[in-house]
Amino acid sequence: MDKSSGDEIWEDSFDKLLDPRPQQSNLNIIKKNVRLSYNIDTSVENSSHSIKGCSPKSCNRSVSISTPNYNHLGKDLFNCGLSPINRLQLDGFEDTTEKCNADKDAEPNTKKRGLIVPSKNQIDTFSKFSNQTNKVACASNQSNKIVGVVLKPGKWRKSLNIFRQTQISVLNESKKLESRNSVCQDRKSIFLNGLNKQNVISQQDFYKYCNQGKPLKFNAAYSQYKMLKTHKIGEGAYGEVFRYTPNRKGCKNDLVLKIIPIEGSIEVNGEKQKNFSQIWPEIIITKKLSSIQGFANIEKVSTVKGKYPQHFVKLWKRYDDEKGSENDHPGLFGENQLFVVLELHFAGSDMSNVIFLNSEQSFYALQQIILTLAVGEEDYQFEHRDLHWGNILIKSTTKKHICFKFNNTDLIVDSKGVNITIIDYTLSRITIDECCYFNDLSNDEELFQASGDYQFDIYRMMRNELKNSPLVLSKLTLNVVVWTPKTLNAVVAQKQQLRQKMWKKSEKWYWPIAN
Ligand SMILES: Nc1ncnc2c1ncn2[C@@H]1O[C@H](COP(=O)(O)OP(=O)(O)OP(=O)(O)O)[C@@H](O)[C@H]1O
Repeated sequence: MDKSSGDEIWEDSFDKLLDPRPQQSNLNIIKKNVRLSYNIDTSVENSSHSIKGCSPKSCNRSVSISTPNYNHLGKDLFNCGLSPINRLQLDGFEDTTEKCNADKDAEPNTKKRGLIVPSKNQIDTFSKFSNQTNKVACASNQSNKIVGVVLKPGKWRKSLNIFRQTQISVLNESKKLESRNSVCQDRKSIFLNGLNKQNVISQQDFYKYCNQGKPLKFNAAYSQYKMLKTHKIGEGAYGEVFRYTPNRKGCKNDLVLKIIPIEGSIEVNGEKQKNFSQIWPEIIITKKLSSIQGFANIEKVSTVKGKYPQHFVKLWKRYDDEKGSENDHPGLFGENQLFVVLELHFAGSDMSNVIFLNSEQSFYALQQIILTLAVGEEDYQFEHRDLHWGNILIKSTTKKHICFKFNNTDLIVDSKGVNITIIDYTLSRITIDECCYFNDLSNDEELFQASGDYQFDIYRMMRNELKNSPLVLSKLTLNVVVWTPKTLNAVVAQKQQLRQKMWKKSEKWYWPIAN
């Protein structure tokens, strides 16, 4: 690729996706936050800065900018243009300006993160949909313009639960009960090996996998004396996440505990608790991907039993006071409650809370995301299937390079001071030794009902394209990257800035996935 190829070599599929969507471009908030270049050099050896959202340090300005160099990646290594599915579906996708305006109007009415309080019309529509889930499926096959609940991009499941808990009950308590449609109730975990389907895993098998004979005592296994500087850092629909420094020698990394209640009869955060079989794919996927650069690094998985320890309850309350929790108070769990605890390496802040120092840094973060997915797909036919920016964590690093191994080839990418990690494999699938682990999403109506961001249209597009068949979902090797307009626009905007700066500097630089 050389200079004489002209401007069009900078065009990639991302640009083309945005061209017909001026409304979505206008929605872009990050674009405004992207710094105009004052050329912070993010080469690690020169930098004494950090990204916002990780560990704040003072920013140094430098007059130089280092040049991305892709020679070592080899441009023919991947054959990965955008999947025909995206192309096909996006061409027929219609924008709804009304939807955008509705979002804008509704936003100030809510304090809850992620939730845009819908209009009465939308609530009625949602209630109707919830009661007639089959009709929703039909409707979504005919058109992409379903308006269920209007949500902000990112973690949609919890927002939907809050919506159910608050809005519907205000309008019509009986409707709420009727429309209750728990994901766990409906979504099956499937481990598919050739023609044998085995959908159940026994408690004993699960304990064996955790190297345990029976569940450990929660309070003893995670007593506060084993953990330093513990605090709650996040929450999901299925669990609480705490960060701590292990009180043992030789442990360099801060760890996080993802604590997920299972097998109990009480609903938590508006969801039925998962059972061992339902959580199994997530555990297998996390363990298997743990050794691949860019995926969450797991230390241990264990099963514990008992009341929520008091020190965690206190930290939960502190988080609730400071940030407001959307989850139920953990005091609700009794003596017999079981929990699965994932011990993971701390991997930073999610992308929605990070402002990149400059376009170059975001570019390299995207490179890491792409390579991580490429390796996961190549090694295990991995599909994330819910890759919004809340599921990409970013941490500052002093390493100059990040190394990937794709098909026995070493790929070295400049870090520019950031290390990315892809998390949350609740909807993912993986194939290990010809056994495919995944959740059957075809029954998960809620996943396909939300609107308010392009992210939610993607779920419907994928389902339409795959004819809602769990089997096809298990066989196709597609990595669905949910690039929301905001993420997409940010990348394009940052790339354009980079392009203006970089063009004169290098004849070799190009956007690698445009091939
Ligand atoms: N390894 C990690 N390092 C740092 N933070 C993490 C890590 N894993 C999870 N988190 C934080 O905890 C939050 C919840 O984690 P996660 O998305 O895995 O939970 P979940 O219950 O599966 O979520 P969902 O509601 O999408 O199903 C994340 O958004 C992130 O902020």
